[in-house]
Amino acid sequence: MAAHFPLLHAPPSLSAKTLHFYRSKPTTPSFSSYPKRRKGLYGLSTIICSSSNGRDPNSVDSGVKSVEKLLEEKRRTELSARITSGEFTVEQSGFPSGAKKSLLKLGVPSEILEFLFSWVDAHEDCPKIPEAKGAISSIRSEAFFIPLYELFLTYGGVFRLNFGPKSFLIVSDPTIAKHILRENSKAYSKGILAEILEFVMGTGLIPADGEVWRIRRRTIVPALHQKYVAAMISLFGQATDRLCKKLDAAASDGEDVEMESLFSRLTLDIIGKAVFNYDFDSLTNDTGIVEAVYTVLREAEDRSVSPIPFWEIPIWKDISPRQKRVSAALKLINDILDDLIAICKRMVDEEELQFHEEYVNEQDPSILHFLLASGDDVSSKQLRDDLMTMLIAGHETSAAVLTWTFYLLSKEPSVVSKLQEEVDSILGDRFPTIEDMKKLKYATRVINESLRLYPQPPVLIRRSLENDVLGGYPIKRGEDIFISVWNLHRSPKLWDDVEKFKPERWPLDGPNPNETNQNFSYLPFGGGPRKCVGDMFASYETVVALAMLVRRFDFQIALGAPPVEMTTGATIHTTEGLKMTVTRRIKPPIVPTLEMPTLNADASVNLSEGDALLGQKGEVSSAHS
Ligand code: HEM
Repeated sequence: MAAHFPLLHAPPSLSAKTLHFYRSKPTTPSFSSYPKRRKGLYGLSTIICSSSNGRDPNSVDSGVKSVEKLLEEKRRTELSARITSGEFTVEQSGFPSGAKKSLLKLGVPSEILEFLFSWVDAHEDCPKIPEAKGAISSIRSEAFFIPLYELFLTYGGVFRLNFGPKSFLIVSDPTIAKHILRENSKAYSKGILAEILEFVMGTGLIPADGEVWRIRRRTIVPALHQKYVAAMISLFGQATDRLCKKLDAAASDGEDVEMESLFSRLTLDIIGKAVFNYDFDSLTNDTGIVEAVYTVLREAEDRSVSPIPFWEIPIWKDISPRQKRVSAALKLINDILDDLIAICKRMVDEEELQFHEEYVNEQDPSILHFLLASGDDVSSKQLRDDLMTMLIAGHETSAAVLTWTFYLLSKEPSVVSKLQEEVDSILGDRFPTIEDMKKLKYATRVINESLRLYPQPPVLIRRSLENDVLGGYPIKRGEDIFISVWNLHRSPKLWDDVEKFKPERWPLDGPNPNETNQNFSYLPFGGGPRKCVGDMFASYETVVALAMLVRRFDFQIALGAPPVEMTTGATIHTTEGLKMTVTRRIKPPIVPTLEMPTLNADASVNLSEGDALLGQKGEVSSAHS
């Protein structure tokens, strides 16, 4: 999902028209199985965890690792050889490329051909973008961004991928990504992504384009001001504490836990409170509303990868039981949002508080409250679209980041030791505060590095609104483009030891890595005017959860757990969950009962340092211009 959603950030309908032959049609998993996935539409890529439970990393683990490495290398070599042989290369019609292919087939080394034909190519009227074709039958079982990576290694930073009548430009070059996302961003829209997400997000900030996007962005960004984000730290702490209590019970009972599903519930509880002051309490209950949210989320994901846009068939939604369930779920959520908007309007009417730039209502510090208090003159439908967008954008992404962080940590005990040492010395047994965010430097680097290896979403989607030139190649209006963040973050040209989980690659005393200081080689939150509005929120949220969890528990992959494999949904999911054994490190701390929401943000705290640590807001202000 190239979106928060594959969509969000999700690869759009790599549908029948596009990548449909990668996989068969999906089925919607039942809520009870959420978030366990079928081996996804785009298939899966196997990252097998050690089943040694990580208990003896030096023996079994290292043996498994080297076997995995050998298999992976063998697979890579075979695939690269096939790609290089031209199996995936589209025949160019002109003489030079035809002759080049024939000579290649006769065994003339490609280096010699490149040299001989560089002169001819230079005199062709306009350069032709490298092309690959989509009959990638033998690698159809992979998560879709994996074959894109192999093709990138052969075809370079920009190439065209053809699927029958449909084609996509795949961009994996930082300069071209910067051009599309920042320098010429006005010439690109969200394209397929907007079409797929329309049913759930309407004209919310993620799918919106043009004037609607400009106005809504200008209204929403101020709501995530520094005092608001600081106030959220206590919410993150309280929600994580609820998760700790669950884990504590599991540790006492000796039960293994499925962490992906728990992280999904943790971040749902947080985002509901943070965006519209609603307590889903999904860590404790499976209420109808929680089920409705997951029904809608799964539908959005499935649409993004469905071979046929069945939802466009006019009577389909009236006769398909699944579509009826989706409509009912949407209605339930919309009704609740309408009620919350009405309640909040009454609160705002009654309150005396003067609205100002860093306005936060102590009883209800939500984004909704800020928007209504600011006098945002907008229809309830638009407001609902925006709230729904932020709910989805801020839920799955953070859950996926935590899931893959804990997976990575399970393979690197030395990183865990360093992390626990830092957390023990800085936090002790108390809840994190805004000041701690600046001090938890190694924890922040762990999240930075996890986002490099597992960017959420792995692909950003755009469509060109006018003719342009990308990497020297002219492209036409209406091109669908995938910017592969996965490829950028794993490019051997840009990174040493690309596959190694190494938080140390980011110096502790250096700036927090972002798209600007890494010159678009690193795009954890996108870049340009459409950069994530929740970057600082999400960074603090994941650091708080990580710190509190590793402070209290040790986590290991459960004995006999299914291998941890990737599939693409809205973000990168596991196919069968992340089953872990949790062991208590210390007794649960005695903490005072805190009223929710609690606003203990200290306005005197200067966030500018934290801002430098956690992300650059330059993009946000540029979006206002
Ligand atoms: C770790 C968690 C998160 C990650 C990795 C993430 C990542 C991203 C990325 C990569 C984009 C750019 C998409 C594009 O250019 O197509 C984006 C956009 C966006 N994100 Fe996030 N995000 C996260 C959390 C959040 C949260 C917590 C919120 C809300 C509170 C949020 C709200 C949004 C919105 C509204 C946009 C669209 C902005 C626009 O188009 O103007 N995100 N996010």
